[in-house]
Amino acid sequence: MQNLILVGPMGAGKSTIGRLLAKELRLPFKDSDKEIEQRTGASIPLIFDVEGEGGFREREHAAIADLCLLNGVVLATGGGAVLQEDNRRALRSGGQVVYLCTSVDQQLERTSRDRNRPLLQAADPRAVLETLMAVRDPLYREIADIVVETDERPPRLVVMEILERLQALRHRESRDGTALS
Ligand SMILES: Nc1ncnc2c1ncn2[C@@H]1O[C@H](COP(=O)(O)OP(=O)(O)OP(=O)(O)O)[C@@H](O)[C@H]1O
Ligand SMILES: O=C(O)C1=C[C@@H](O)[C@@H](O)[C@H](O)C1
Ligand SMILES: [Mg+2]
Repeated sequence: MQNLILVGPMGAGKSTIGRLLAKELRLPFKDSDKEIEQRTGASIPLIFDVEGEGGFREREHAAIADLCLLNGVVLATGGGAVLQEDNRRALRSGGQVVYLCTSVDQQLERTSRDRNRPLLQAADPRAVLETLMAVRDPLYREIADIVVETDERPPRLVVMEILERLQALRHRESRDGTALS
C-alpha cells in the first residue's frame, strides 16, 4: 500500500493532521522531524545550533530517503523537506502527496506559541515566512497530488476533506485507467 505524505510550510498542520489521519485510517504515523530527533538524540533547535541548517538538511535527507521506502504509513514531513531535488523525487515515488496550504497569517498565529522552529527565531518571522513561501510554494505544488486549504478549518475537517479528495482522485484514476485499456 502506498504511503500518504503531507507537505507544506511550518504551521500548516502536517504533524497534527497527519496524526489524526493515521488514526482514522488505522495506519502507523511517522514524522520526519521526530525521526531526525530520535536518530540524532537531540532536538531540532540543538541540531541547528551545533551543525547549522546544512547539518540538519543532511540528516533530513537521510531520514526522508528511509521513510519514503516504508509501506502504508502516514508521513508528516518538515517544512523544508521539498528543498532538495532528491527529496522531492523520493517523496513523489514514496506515495500520494498532500500539500497542506496555509496563509502566512495563519502560520504566524499557529507557530507563535512555541520556540521549536529555529528559522522563526528571527526579528521578523513574518518576513521569513513570506520569503520561504515564495521559494517553496512552487515546490510543494510540483509534487502534490492534491492541494488542501487549511485556513479557518479545524483539523478534523481538514482530515475529512483529504479523505474525500483522495477517494475522488482514486476514482478518477481508475476510471481513466479503464478508459485507456
Ligand atoms: N487546521 C488547523 N486549525 C487550527 N490550528 C491548527 C490547524 N492545524 C494545526 N493547528 C495548530 O497549529 C500548530 C502547528 O501545527 P503543526 O505542528 O501540526 O504544524 P506542522 O505543519 O507540523 O509544522 P512544522 O513544519 O514546523 O513541523 C499546532 O499548535 C496545531 O494544533
Ligand atoms: O520549514 C523548515 O525549514 C523547517 C520546518 C520544521 O518542520 C523543521 O523541519 C525545521 O524547523 C525546519
Ligand atoms: Mg511538524
